[in-house]
Amino acid sequence: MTKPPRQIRLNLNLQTAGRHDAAWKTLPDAAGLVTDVDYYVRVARLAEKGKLDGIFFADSLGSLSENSVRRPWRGLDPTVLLSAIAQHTSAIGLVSTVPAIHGSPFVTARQIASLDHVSKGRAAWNIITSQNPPTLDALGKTEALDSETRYRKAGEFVEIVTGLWDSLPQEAIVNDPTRDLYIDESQTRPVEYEGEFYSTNAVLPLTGGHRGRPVLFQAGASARSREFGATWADALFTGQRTKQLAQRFSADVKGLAAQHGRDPEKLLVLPGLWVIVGDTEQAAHARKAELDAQLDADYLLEQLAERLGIAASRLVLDEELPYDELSAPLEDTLVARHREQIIAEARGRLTVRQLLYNNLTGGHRVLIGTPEQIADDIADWVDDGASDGFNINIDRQPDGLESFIDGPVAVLQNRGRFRADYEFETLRENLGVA
Ligand SMILES: Cc1cc2nc3c(=O)[nH]c(=O)nc-3n(C[C@H](O)[C@H](O)[C@H](O)COP(=O)(O)O)c2cc1C
Repeated sequence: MTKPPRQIRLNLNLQTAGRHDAAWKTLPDAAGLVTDVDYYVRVARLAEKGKLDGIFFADSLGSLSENSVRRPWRGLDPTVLLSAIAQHTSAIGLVSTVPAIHGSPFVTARQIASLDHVSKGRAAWNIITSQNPPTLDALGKTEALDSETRYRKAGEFVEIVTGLWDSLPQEAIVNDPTRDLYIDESQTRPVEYEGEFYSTNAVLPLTGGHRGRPVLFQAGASARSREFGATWADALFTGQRTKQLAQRFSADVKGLAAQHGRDPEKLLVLPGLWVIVGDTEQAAHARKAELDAQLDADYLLEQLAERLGIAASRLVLDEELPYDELSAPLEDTLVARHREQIIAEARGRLTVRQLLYNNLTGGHRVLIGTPEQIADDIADWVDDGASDGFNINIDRQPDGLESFIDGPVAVLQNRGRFRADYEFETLRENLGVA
């Protein structure tokens, strides 16, 4: 018997006005957008109409960044916002980004478990380990940790959070009015933890989730990050700009998961993908060109140079990248990976000018085309072991999201590659990582 084709996983990576840096400029008034809960609820309901797996909110814990002064960016605490969205949706997953090296594991355990309860099993925690200057400044920290120390610290954080989620098992809630006994403490599993960075002695005063633990996502780029993700995560959010690099990444992390005794099928790889949909290829390109025309090309050139780790003066607009100057080793793993991905995508194909409009600031692959072309590409990556699906970025919401749902999603549904309806109550079950 032949195996049915793999089901594709699709999240919406919900950004303020959308992934395109100029999207907000085309709105009548974006002044209140960052804090407009009604807008986010509207977009979330639309994503649920398309039966997407989850809504994913990236987040930056920190002071104003370059991004947030140049356009409406992040603002609302994602866990609070998702709790509001939970009340207006019934099936879609809710993925909140919270750091694992700042703050308190106890507070995070309670927050995410609370989101899981108020959403009846739809919460996920996206674990991040960033320590960029706006974060360090805001938190009054002067020094960044080296990679090894950072992941040791994050490992302690996650161990405590997951331990706390298991600390009050359902069976410990004996609920016995005749004995004035609600919780039988002998059945709890207190977390007594004395680590290098964190310590706690606690039982979480609520069960760790509506039906089992919330889902764990993780976002990182380095080899150390892959090891960490393969240990802890159910799904990895990653930037992969070519199929070949994505295949390598997937094989690597799934291999690591197997080494840890895990089922590699239960570690999902979900690269970011920015889609621009049109009825014809020409219409899709025209839509993008219209938005691109409102971008600041000088700024983008600086961004490209930064991502490549060279001076902007070394880049010539209508020529290819100076590849011979791009081979020196780089210390910063994120820049090194950006450089590797940009080179793999651009060599022999794109000039510097073309690269500028290729989602530099978001880092994710751009796919422009008709519903069929986009559906084909998505299925092709999944069939060829490059990913299990995608974290979808939309150029501008809500109209770009409508086109994605009515277009590529509908095509994939018709082909039996994407759900026609939610099958289960919890995100963990719907994602196939139960
Ligand atoms: C696809 C992707 C998404 C990320 N999303 C966020 C985010 O929303 N907020 C954040 O502060 N850091 C984010 N990060 C940063 C990572 O958590 C991490 O700090 C960074 O990749 C550096 O760690 P590494 O060198 O181990 O990869 C993201 C990284 C990747 C690769």
